[in-house]
Amino acid sequence: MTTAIIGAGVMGETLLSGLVRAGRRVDQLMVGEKRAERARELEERYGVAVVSNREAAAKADTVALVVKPQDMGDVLDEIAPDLRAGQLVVSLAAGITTAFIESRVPEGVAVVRVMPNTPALVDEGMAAISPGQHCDEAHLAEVESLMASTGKVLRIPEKQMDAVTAISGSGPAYIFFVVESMIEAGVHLGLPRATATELVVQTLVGSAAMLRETGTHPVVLREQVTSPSGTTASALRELEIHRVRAAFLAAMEAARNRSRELAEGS
Ligand SMILES: NC(=O)C1=CN([C@@H]2O[C@H](COP(=O)(O)OP(=O)(O)OC[C@H]3O[C@@H](n4cnc5c(N)ncnc54)[C@H](OP(=O)(O)O)[C@@H]3O)[C@@H](O)[C@H]2O)C=CC1
Ligand SMILES: O=C(O)[C@@H]1CCC=N1
Repeated sequence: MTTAIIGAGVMGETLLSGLVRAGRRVDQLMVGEKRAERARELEERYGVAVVSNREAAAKADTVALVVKPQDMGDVLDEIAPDLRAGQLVVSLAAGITTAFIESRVPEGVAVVRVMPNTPALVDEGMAAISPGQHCDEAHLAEVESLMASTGKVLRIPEKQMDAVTAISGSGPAYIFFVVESMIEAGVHLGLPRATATELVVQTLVGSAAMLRETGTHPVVLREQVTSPSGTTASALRELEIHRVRAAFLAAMEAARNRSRELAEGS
C-alpha cells in the first residue's frame, strides 16, 4: 500500500517520520510539497520521493492531506482529476469536514478525518479519527494503523471533532505554555534556569505517568499533594483567585469556535 503525504510542514513531517520509524518502506511513501527547498530537505532526511501533488494523488492508495485548512479547497481542486474510486483520502486539517472533501472528490473515494497532535513526534501522539460517508471498516482500520504508528488512536463521531481539536489537537500548546510559565516562576524565585527547567519537566512527566499508570482521578491526585494549611493550598487559592480554571474553559471554547470558523473557510 502506497501512502502520499501532501503538505509536509510540521504535522506532515511528523506523520512521515512516524511512518518511517514504524518501519514503513520508504519506496511506499511519497510527498507532495510545493516549496523546492523543503522538498530537497525531506528527500535528504528520509530518502523519500517528493513528487507533484497530482502525481502523488494518481499513484498512492492513501492520500494524506496535511496542508492548512485555508489551502484545502485549492489542493482538492488540483488533485481531484487524478483521484479514482477505491482510493482513500485522509485529512488531518482542523475544521475541514468529510462532507466538504467528499463534495470535491470523485464518487467512490473514501474520506477519513483525523485530528492528530505533535507528541506523535515521540510516538506519544493522540489522534482521533472519524469516517466519512463512503468509508468502510477496512478504511478506518487502515487509518487507525497509520496513526497508531505514532501513538494512541480513538474513533469518534465527526460532530465531536471541533471539541477534540480544542482539547488534544491544540492541547500540547497549552501544556507547553504552563511549563514555560512554571519555569519563569522558578527563575523569579531565584532558581537557575537549568534547574527550574529540569524540575518542571520531570514534574510534568511524573504527573502524567501517575495519571496514566494509576488511572486515579486528577482531583484525588491533586488532593494527595495538598497538605492541610500547606504550600500547595496557598498556591491553588491563587490559581482560583486568578480564574485559571475559567481561563482554560474560555481558551478551549475559543479553539473549538475557531475550528468551526475554519470549516466555513475563514
Ligand atoms: N501543527 C499541529 O500541531 C497540528 C496541525 N494540524 C493540521 O495540520 C495541517 C498542517 O498544519 P501545520 O503542519 O502546522 O502547518 P504548516 O504550515 O507547517 O504545514 C503546511 C504545509 O503545507 C504546504 N503546502 C501549502 N500549500 C500546498 C500545496 N498546494 N501543495 C503542497 N503543499 C502545500 C506548506 O508549504 P508553505 O509553507 O510553502 O505554504 C507547508 O509546508 C493543518 O491543516 C492543521 O490544522 C492538526 C493537528 C495538529
Ligand atoms: O493551531 C491549529 O490550528 C492546529 C490545529 C490543532 C493544532 N494546531
